[in-house]
Amino acid sequence: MKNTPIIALDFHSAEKTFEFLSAFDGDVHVKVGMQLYYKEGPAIVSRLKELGYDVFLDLKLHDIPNTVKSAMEVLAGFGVDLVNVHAAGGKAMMEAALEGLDKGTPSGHKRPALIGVTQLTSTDDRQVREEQLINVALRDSVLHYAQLTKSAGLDGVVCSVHESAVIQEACGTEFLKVTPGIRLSDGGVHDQKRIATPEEARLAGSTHIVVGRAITGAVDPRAAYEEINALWKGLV
Ligand SMILES: O=C(O)c1cc(=O)[nH]c(=O)n1[C@@H]1O[C@H](COP(=O)(O)O)[C@@H](O)[C@H]1O
Repeated sequence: MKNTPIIALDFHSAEKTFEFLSAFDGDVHVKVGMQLYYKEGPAIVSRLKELGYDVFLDLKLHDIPNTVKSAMEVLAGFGVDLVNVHAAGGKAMMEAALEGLDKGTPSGHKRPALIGVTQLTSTDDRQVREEQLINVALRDSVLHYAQLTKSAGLDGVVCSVHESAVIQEACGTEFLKVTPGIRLSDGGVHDQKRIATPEEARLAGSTHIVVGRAITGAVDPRAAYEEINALWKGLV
């Protein structure tokens, strides 16, 4: 799996998506989230794979173990590179997700990597305390979910850049730290709470960055991508 920035294709149609991608060669890593998947279904995923894109299918499954296992068995057949579940679904659910993926991956193919979402990057300390009634700091809650995810045998987590270093220390460099909430220093925050720049992500030990609006909302998305990629790789 490439470690170039993962572009979040948060568009409402295949038409908009391919219009956007026409400015790029096929050598980028893309994310299909709920909006695009619910609109276009598995066909959009197959099309992107046929065109050679690395695909993160971000559906954040969270249900009883049996349901998640069956759903993952289906998703494994799509040939995507990366899928996710909510770590809050628990260890048994994450183990079931992995079992489903193993079962559904066609023989001779590589199983998609599986990561657990810890605390969404739109969450802050107050929400953890007052809405989730979790009596530890957000950072400790994220670390706890990362360790739970690792103990279930998953390949890594989704977290913010602010937790990448502590997760690297606890779970190792191989454990994926996929970090959304990426903004350029002069960019808008939108609905995100735990944001960071591409350089901060690199220095903190993130293994991947996920970038949506800083690229898709830019006047020149290709130039924004190149700038973010260069900052992420430490080339500027
Ligand atoms: O799993 C994700 O990709 C995800 C997890 C998370 O904690 N925060 C988060 O923003 N995301 C996704 O990452 C993308 C971020 O988009 P921007 O805020 O526009 O860069 C969106 O597609 C979100 O669905």
